[in-house]
Amino acid sequence: MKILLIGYGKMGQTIATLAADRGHEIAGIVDLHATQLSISDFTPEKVDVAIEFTHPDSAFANVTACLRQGIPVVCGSTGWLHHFEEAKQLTNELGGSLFYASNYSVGVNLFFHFNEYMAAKMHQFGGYDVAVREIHHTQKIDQPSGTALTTAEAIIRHFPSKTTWRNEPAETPGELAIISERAGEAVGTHIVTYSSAVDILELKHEAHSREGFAVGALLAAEWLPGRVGVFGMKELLDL
Ligand SMILES: NC(=O)C1=CN([C@@H]2O[C@H](COP(=O)(O)OP(=O)(O)OC[C@H]3O[C@@H](n4cnc5c(N)ncnc54)[C@H](OP(=O)(O)O)[C@@H]3O)[C@@H](O)[C@H]2O)C=CC1
Ligand SMILES: O=C(O)C1=N[C@H](C(=O)O)C[C@H](O)C1
Repeated sequence: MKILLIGYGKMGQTIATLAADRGHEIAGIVDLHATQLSISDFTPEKVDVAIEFTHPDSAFANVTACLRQGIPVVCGSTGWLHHFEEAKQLTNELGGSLFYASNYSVGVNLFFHFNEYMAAKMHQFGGYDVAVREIHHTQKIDQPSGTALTTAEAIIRHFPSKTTWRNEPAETPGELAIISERAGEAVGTHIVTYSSAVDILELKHEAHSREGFAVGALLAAEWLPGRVGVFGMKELLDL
């Protein structure tokens, strides 16, 4: 498969290494400083799929540029979901292919699955309060993390006594606290904690490296070409 990499930072470089191991060719790299190329230099004749990991402020423009070029795009950038409905609409208008996940790690997607089940079950039994905590490296730009937002939104859907989230300690019982910590080179840890007067139950995912995210993004890139519409890890992993 011929891959266009958009963003050649921590994720782009990890993906490039693992793509070669899986027999793929990096047919082009578009990056703010590392190369002079732009997405408009590429067409479906030159690349099969694009993988985008850049920045919250550039992701939407990069995704729309790929869609307009007719290139299926796997996007991993977080912090741009206020534009997601527009991206979906454009994908459908153009008959394009867009894959988005706030976290491509298979382990995190299992964590998402168990998070939904756990929220519903904990609410059924009652007596517990719930909070989300995420820990990332100090270069991370967006806060809360995309993964924490996906987690919180699912808790709000399945644990009806929480109706909204707050990126600070909760001030009212209806608020779900998302606590964000930035520490050194921490790759990404997410913890959901249920506390009652008598005990604590926790669901935790801790990434040891970026390899899990990169493998998931490559699985998505291998799966997407030939499919029309907007997809995510639930469809890919059949969760
Ligand atoms: N969904 C998932 O599984 C994961 C998502 N992420 C998300 O992916 C994004 C990137 O993460 P990461 O690789 O760690 O970040 P880095 O900062 O290490 O890399 C981002 C790269 O994108 C480049 N860039 C910035 N703007 C543009 C642009 N407009 N066009 C092309 N390239 C651009 C940067 O260039 P320069 O450095 O010169 O500014 C840099 O090389 C973040 O939003 C992060 O939250 C990260 C890990 C997993
Ligand atoms: O910026 C990162 O590094 C990460 N970002 C994603 C997020 O915001 O959830 C995924 C992962 O946690 C690493």
